[in-house]
Amino acid sequence: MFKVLVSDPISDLGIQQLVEAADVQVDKKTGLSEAELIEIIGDYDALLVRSQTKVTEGIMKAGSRLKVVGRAGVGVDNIDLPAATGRGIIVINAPDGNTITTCEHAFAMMMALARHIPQAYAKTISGQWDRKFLGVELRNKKLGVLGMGRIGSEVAKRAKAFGMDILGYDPFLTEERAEKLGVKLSSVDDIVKNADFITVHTPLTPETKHMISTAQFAVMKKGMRIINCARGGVVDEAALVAALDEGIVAGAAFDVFEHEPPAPDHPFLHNPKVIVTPHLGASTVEAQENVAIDVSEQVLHILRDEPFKNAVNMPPVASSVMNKLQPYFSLGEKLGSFASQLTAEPVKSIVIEYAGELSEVDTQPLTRYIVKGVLSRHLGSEVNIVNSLHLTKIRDLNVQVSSSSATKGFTNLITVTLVEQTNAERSVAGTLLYGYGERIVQVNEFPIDSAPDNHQILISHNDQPGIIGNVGTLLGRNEVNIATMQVGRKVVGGEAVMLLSVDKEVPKNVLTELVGLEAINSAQEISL
Ligand SMILES: NC(=O)c1ccc[n+]([C@@H]2O[C@H](COP(=O)([O-])OP(=O)(O)OC[C@H]3O[C@@H](n4cnc5c(N)ncnc54)[C@H](O)[C@@H]3O)[C@@H](O)[C@H]2O)c1
Ligand SMILES: O=C(O)CC[C@@H](O)C(=O)O
Repeated sequence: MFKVLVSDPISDLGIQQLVEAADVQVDKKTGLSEAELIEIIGDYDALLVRSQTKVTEGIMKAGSRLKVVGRAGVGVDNIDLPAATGRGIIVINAPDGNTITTCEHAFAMMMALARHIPQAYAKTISGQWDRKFLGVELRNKKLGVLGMGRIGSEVAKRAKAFGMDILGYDPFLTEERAEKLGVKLSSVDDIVKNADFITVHTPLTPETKHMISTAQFAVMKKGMRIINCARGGVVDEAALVAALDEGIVAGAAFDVFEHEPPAPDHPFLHNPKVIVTPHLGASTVEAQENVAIDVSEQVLHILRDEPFKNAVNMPPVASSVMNKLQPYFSLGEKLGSFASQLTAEPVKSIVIEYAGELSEVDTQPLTRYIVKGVLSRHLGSEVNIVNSLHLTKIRDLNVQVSSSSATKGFTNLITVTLVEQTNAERSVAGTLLYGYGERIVQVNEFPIDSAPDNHQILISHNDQPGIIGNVGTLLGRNEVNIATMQVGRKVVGGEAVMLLSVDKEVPKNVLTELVGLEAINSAQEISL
């Protein structure tokens, strides 16, 4: 008998198939503390959660029988994924079931914000007939949508029906797709400066954390309004409070908070211009049924050792293929991530070329790692090697894979090229050198030889004497220790690149100072 623990409020109808399964026993115990969960989890084969239960390493460590954690929803930021992977626990989610519901919540928040509905309701039921609440129409207003994935795209569709002009930004939004959705493809800057309403629909990643902060509020249209039904922290809460006080922002509607639940003295809870809901974006009967049905179905498959989908951390790779390709997985993912950090515009194609011994094996699993590396920078922890190719399809992102005999002298060579919507190409190539490990051997058209590293600086410069010394002196002065330094050029005196590995994260001001040096054209941190 398999034992399943449901530790958050999950739709009864949704988990009916689990309850009715003859080989499964379901226990519902909600509101438990971490310590209480640790005490009982050892009895269970599966754990079903929404967003309240924080599935920590401690819980998984105590879950000696735990085979699967099912998340009835999209975000898996309440589950320690590395810990689950390390313990061989499969994590699955239900990415599609609450899209419409959350989109409708964001829309409800936008309308409530535009017409002061919560404030007017509170006054009216307190016995005051106060008709001073003057709203604004949505018609002809500019709506900026940051994050045009599942939910953002649905919000855009509905906003069109309200006569709004939609400005959309997403690192994977191409001109073609934007046109299909009736959205004006814009930059974050355009949106921040021109939108009357901004709604965010991105995951919380290092890149999206505080993507709307003091600098962005400073240039916004006076009287704009902002909505966050995605994740707390995408909008900097402290900066928003200041922008509300300064009259830049006329109103904000938030379903999510940097810390949930927010403390009783959280400024949002005491500001008449802010309306809030307690993370209710996915809370409809329909969505809760959908996500619970999806996740229950997959949990049953996993418990019964049947094929399953929506795994967030589990590779479907046969062991014979795995043995051959495994040494390349980490290199492939790093090359994908490196290439994505070279791009400046939305990407329309990922072109992967395998040469040498790699051209003789089925490289599909490796392709998944490379694509994961490309997507993870913007899609965060939701991307895994099971869903990476699927995620490119739903974004009309073309993936081309080819084999080649052009090894450039290496036993194996992987080249990853990202084609931007302007047709500009950014590429990086790497090889696995037996005895020496992973090497980056080409960046764009420049040959180079460097081990991929967590903190690297890529500098584009003119090939002339003194550059290396100037860079070394500047980094030294800023206490950035150089571990390795490689330069590559095509012709003497022409354009060149320098790739340095350094011991710590490079402060932004140091990158700015580097660009100020003579003959340096650009400098960026590459973090792998
Ligand atoms: N409030 C709720 O209850 C609730 C319910 C469901 C989903 N969510 C959250 O909503 C968010 C969106 O969900 P989804 O299903 O649409 O996800 P999705 O993966 O389909 O879309 C997210 C999009 O954000 C884009 N993105 C990443 N970094 C970006 C950046 N720097 N700038 C602009 N765009 C960027 C990605 O490319 C992607 O297309 C997630 O954070 C999810 O957890 C909240
Ligand atoms: O479970 C919930 O209610 C929240 C769901 C939502 O945040 C998600 O990411 O799917």
